[in-house]
Amino acid sequence: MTDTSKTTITKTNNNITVFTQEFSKIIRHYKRHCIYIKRLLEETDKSYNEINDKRILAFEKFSEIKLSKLDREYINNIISRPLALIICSQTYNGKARFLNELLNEPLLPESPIIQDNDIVRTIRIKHHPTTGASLNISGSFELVDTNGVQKSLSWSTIPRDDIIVNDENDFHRYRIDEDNDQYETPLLEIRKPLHLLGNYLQIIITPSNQNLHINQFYSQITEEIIPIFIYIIDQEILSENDLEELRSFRTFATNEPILFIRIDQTNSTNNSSSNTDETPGVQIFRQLCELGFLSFLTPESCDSTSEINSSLFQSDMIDNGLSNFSLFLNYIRKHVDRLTLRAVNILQHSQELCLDVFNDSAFEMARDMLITPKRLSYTREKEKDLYESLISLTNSRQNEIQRIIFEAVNEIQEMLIDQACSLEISGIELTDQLTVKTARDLKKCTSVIQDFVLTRLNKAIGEKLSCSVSILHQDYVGTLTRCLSNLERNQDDDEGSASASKALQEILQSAYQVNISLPTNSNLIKILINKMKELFRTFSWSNCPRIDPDFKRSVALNMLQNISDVKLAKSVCTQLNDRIRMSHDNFETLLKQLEHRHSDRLKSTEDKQQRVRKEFTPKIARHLLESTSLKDLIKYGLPQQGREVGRGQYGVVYECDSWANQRSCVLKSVIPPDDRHWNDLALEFHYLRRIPDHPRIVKLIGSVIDYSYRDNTPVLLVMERLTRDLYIALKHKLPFETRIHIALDVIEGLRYLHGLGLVHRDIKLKNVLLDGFNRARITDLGFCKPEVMMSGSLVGTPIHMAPELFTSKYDHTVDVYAFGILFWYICSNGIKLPNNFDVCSSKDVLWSKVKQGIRPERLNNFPDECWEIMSKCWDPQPPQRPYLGEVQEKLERILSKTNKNVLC
Ligand SMILES: Nc1ncnc2c1ncn2[C@@H]1O[C@H](COP(=O)(O)OP(=O)(O)OP(=O)(O)O)[C@@H](O)[C@H]1O
Repeated sequence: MTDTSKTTITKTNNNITVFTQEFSKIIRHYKRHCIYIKRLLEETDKSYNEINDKRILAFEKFSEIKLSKLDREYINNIISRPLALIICSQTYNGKARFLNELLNEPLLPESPIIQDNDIVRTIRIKHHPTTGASLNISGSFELVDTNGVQKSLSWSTIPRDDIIVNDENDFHRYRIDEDNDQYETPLLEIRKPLHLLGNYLQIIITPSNQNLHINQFYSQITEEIIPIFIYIIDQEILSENDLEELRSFRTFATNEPILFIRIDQTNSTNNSSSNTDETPGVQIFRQLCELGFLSFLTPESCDSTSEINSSLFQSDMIDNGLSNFSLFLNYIRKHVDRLTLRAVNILQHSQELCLDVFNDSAFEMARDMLITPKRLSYTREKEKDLYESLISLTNSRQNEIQRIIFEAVNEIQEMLIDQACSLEISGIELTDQLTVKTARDLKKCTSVIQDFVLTRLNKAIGEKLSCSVSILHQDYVGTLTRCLSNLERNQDDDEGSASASKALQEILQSAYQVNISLPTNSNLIKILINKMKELFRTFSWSNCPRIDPDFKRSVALNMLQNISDVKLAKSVCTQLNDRIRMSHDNFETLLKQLEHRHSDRLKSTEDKQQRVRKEFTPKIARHLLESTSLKDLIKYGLPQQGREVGRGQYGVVYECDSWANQRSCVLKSVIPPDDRHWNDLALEFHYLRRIPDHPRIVKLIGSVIDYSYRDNTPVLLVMERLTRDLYIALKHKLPFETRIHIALDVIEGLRYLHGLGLVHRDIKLKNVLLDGFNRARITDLGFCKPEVMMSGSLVGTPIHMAPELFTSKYDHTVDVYAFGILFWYICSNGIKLPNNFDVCSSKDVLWSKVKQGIRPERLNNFPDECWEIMSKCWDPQPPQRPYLGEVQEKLERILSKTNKNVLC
């Protein structure tokens, strides 16, 4: 049940004005929140459209962040439809009594004018400057002049005849469900000046005793409004009919909560059918728990982690509702807040997702820009190695190839000659003595035997050569192919370039698979045959030889004996060389094309990355700041500004006693002067909010944008309150041990941030805050960003800025540098500038000195270990700076040494 701790507003007393004011305030706030939501939706949509138009994200990624149809519908309904209190009850009189009490006027006739079994039509009540009434069927107005309403506009209570359905005679009945014999009767719409309702709220009184299924009624009335269901209980117990109606409500309006209001019974006759000893309120509470509307558990014990889940909209019950309207107001406030919170949650969720997608894609783009050039140069290098190895192989191994040819000839010689002896020569006419008749035939016989021998020979030589080079190329081709296919994948959807990469792979394969294709390579065979033929041109024949096995043997033998291994080897090598060279040239041309394409693509990737980082991330972060702040405003209202605590460059910090259930906070009020500052603030807020709580980082409690100012809208960041900053603490001096503890705390906080991929970029005395025990926390994450999102801008506080910050290329080690300077102050136990910096007349002089290697001087009281830490931290070379883990270990050693000394 609703808590009763709030101040009670009793409607029967003279504080009706307070009630009206409170009620109107709730509705006004709700409406204002709806207007903010509308603006936020429009702005988010505008940014999303730009992201889509400029193809900043791939289609699938964009679909992920877009609002779903259902979510959009929900938000659109919230921002465009009026609220309506839907008043239901066990009896007509229950509704009438509640409404009259709520409006503080007898608008609806009560018992005995209306009897419990009268059929009463649906009544809609709206605020309007002039009084009027009409009958209305499913949204279409139908002015009816039959009954009293139109005739006497001066009534204060609606005449009985106008709200009663004269069953048989009511010609405005429409059958809406043939099967269940259900009718829709015209709704009575009452318009009159009702300031309690204003323009954004209406009241609908549900019909009584009509054969209208609640489901049917629900879908008719909820089409144009946002409903708030109120169920008046004016009997001792819920009857079977009531239970049935509520059960069916539960099944079709699963997520709609109901506020049950128990009021005194109209007639005091005890009509309870129950025979338990429980008081009526308890019985009804039990019945509602059984129906699933209420729970024996306290609301706090229910899971309330996801506000997006509308099933968490809880029903509630108020006892004695007519005498305690403050509980009613509380419920309405909570209910409308949940409605708007859900809408803001939807937007916030989508914006957060969008920023996550941006972060991932910025990371992917950075990786692509780093790796692709490396892949290209690797490909170039490896192909060059392969090319050179193969060329040198073919040159240096001419002897080996010669030996291979020699071996191949020897190995197959005998078998080849035997096969040649039995070779059938077709298409030649021989004499009885097996001699040829013409010189042409003799030539043909010789040629057939020669071709036979050559083909076999080539095959044997090819196979041997193939084995000799395959080992070499396998290693290279595999890696190169993988590298190329990666390059090809990076070509995105650019068809032309993808096929170039494919062509490149093909060239690579064919160039270095020359040995494999050798046996079937027609060019090479032809050359070998011609070579052979040349060798055989000197061969002379005796007159008309017999084309018998001896002849065939001698032709084959002669051929084999006259083969010159040297010449053949030379020819093979030349062929291989030519082919490899040609493929290499092709490869180079295509690789150049590929490089060009990649360089164009990477340029556009870089543009995209810049836009994501500099334009769209801040834009969406700003929408997100607005939705998160709106959520906090709805939930906790505006924080109360207390005494001023301090001032920074960008805002004033005030005390704030409590806000969002947190005691002791500070309120940093920042008025961003322009879009750039707005964006910076939004980004700070975004990254800060995502950092899980850590004892070494100042906790951000929430934020609110105070829209009550027309221009110069202040953004109020609410944070936990600490005691003082390190600047003030050192001004008043601290013991050595405390200071080392503080240094360790800062290191711990920095390690935590770096572990999350974030760089703080503004470590300085004023950004280290101390609690009552002098334990430190890092604050002011205004420049804190993920490394991939940093665009190399020059940020920070001059004396703490590492020299590479001026080169636009830097990383998390700028925080190590800044810690070095901070540690100098910690060791100096004061706030006086190092002399070496103090002598600089301006920021520019200081920076130029820092670039030349000037650093703070060593003071007399610096122990060696401490000096060593700071000197290493501010090393001009970022990679030379120590890991923070090492610094931590060293500080811990210093601390334990100090403790021992103290003990001694
Ligand atoms: N959470 C806090 N608790 C207590 N005091 C705080 C807190 N945050 C800030 N302060 C005080 O308010 C002062 C101003 O803080 P703010 O963050 O606005 O500026 P800054 O860090 O000094 O300078 P800058 O504007 O350059 O970041 C701080 O120096 C500190 O003394």
